[in-house]
Amino acid sequence: MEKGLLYPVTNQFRQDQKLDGIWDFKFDPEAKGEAKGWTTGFDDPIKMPVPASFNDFFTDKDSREYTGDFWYAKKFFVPTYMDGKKIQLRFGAATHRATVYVNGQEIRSHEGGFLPFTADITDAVKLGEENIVTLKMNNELHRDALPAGDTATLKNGKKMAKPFFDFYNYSGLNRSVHLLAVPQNNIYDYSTTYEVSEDQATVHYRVDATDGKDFKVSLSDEDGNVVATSEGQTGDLVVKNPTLWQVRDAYLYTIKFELLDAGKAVDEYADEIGLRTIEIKGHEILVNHKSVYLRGFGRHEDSIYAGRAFDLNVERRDMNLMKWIGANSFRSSHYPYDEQVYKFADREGILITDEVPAVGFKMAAASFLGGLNQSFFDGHWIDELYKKHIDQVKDMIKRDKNHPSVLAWSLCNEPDTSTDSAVPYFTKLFNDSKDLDPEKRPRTFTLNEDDTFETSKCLKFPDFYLLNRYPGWYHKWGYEISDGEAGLRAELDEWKNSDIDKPIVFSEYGADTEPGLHKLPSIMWSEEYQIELLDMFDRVFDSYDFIRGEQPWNLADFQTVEGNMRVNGNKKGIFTRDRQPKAVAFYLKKRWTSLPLDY
Ligand SMILES: CCC[C@@H]1NC[C@@H](O)[C@H](O)[C@H]1C(=O)O
Repeated sequence: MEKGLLYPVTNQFRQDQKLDGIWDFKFDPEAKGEAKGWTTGFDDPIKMPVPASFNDFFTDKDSREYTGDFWYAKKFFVPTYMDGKKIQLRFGAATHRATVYVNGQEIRSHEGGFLPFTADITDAVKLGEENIVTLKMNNELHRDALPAGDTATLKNGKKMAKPFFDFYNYSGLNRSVHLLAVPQNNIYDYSTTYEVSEDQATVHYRVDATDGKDFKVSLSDEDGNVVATSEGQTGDLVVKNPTLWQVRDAYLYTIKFELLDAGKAVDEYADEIGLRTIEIKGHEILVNHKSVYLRGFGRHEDSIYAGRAFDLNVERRDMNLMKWIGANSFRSSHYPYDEQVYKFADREGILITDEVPAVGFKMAAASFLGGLNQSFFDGHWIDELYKKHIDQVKDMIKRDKNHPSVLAWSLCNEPDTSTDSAVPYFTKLFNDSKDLDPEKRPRTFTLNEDDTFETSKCLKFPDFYLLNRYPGWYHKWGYEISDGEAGLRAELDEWKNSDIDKPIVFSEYGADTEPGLHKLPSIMWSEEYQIELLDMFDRVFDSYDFIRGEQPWNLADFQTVEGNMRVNGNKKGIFTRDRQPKAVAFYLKKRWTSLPLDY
């Protein structure tokens, strides 16, 4: 678990320099890089862009599909003005694991390919000179790691990733690398909670520094006017006649913390926050005490060329697509996204269900991806897996807790909850995570087809339900879709007639659709069928008032492993992988824009 995960800033006390660009890269199939001295660099490097996944740049299958150890290296200069500071390297995402060396000195290792970590290199760097950072990385999949899968060894000795999940195992330095210089005594974390009413908002804050509890705190509006001040490690900032952060109508204040030593400022950290509250009341999801109906998508960080790399250009396009279609939310399926995604959503007033990469915890559903037909939670790997799982839940919440856009935490995607062995795992997970978020936002996980009202043994844990349902695609498909609708209604009637009074959000439903394939009457894979399927779901959604959200799968087509059920990836996108609309996009736009924006 990381001590602090504040997003890098430059100010009068701090320096943030990105090391993005071309790095040296080399595969290490024999895992002998250390023995060969690669910790201080290596010859015959491949010139590799960062941030980027390495996979899709190559023209040979062995390189695209490479699984095992691989290395990055980059020379960087540390200016003398950083002398006296704590000097750090911050990696936005190293997928899936990394060991960091600076000038040949091992600094630290990190497990988990979708959350940042910081390496303190103060004692390893040479000031006023060129230094070299190298990373030994590895992208193998294991049942006791997130995301879950296996790594097979083929008869030719090459390793092959066998994911228990439906997205490509893109690997590499997928997000930016920062060279940071911060004061020795520095602010490393803060949190806020809110009380809001028409004429007043109160921000309860807490701020932590490595040494000292003497702080000055201010809150400014979007015009730079200071609207409230406070002092001390904890306190309240009271705002009269506030402009609240609303769904699709965002307003961001700037909170600024100054750390004082003997009355003199020695560090400062400023960030944008939104004054809003999140609640679950009965079967309603409330933002600022007002019921919200979620319209949006499951997504992926996925694009042509750079794979899983964060790309500001793609994110700008995706945000515009979501605004165009009338969406107000998305799930960060199936892993925490780059921090800049949450900043975009903060600015656009879009709600995020933030999901940790606990995906593939279900052998049966992974069967067409190479899993086994048994209960995942009966496995011998569970104890080791849990340590990594809760560690990444802690870091996800620590990193993302101050974003107004974060609505809820999804602690797992489609786990196998239909067996008794899942219960102790989820009991521990929900107990260990209940106090991590100062705002106590709702916690949930998605329930797959097999985990229904009848069969799931873990329905007591979620604060609201995320249902992934695929009648019309994975069962009762084509002309049989009417039976699919009947089955869906039958399950929802069970929820309706039960004593459960919590919101249900449909977090996945949809049909693979080949853009340009038209058929009258429809046929599966045609654009017409995708519309018919969503129209069936919408008829059902409109029949139950406890359904408080619809998020079809997926915003865009995305890459998966190759297989006889995938046509160059998953084609359930409402938009194509290059972000152009399928016919269903216009159907959804008509439905969603007919609802008030903040409905
Ligand atoms: C029945 C499980 C559906 C599955 N749910 C998880 C997503 O990551 C997949 O892409 C989606 C699919 O197969 O389309």
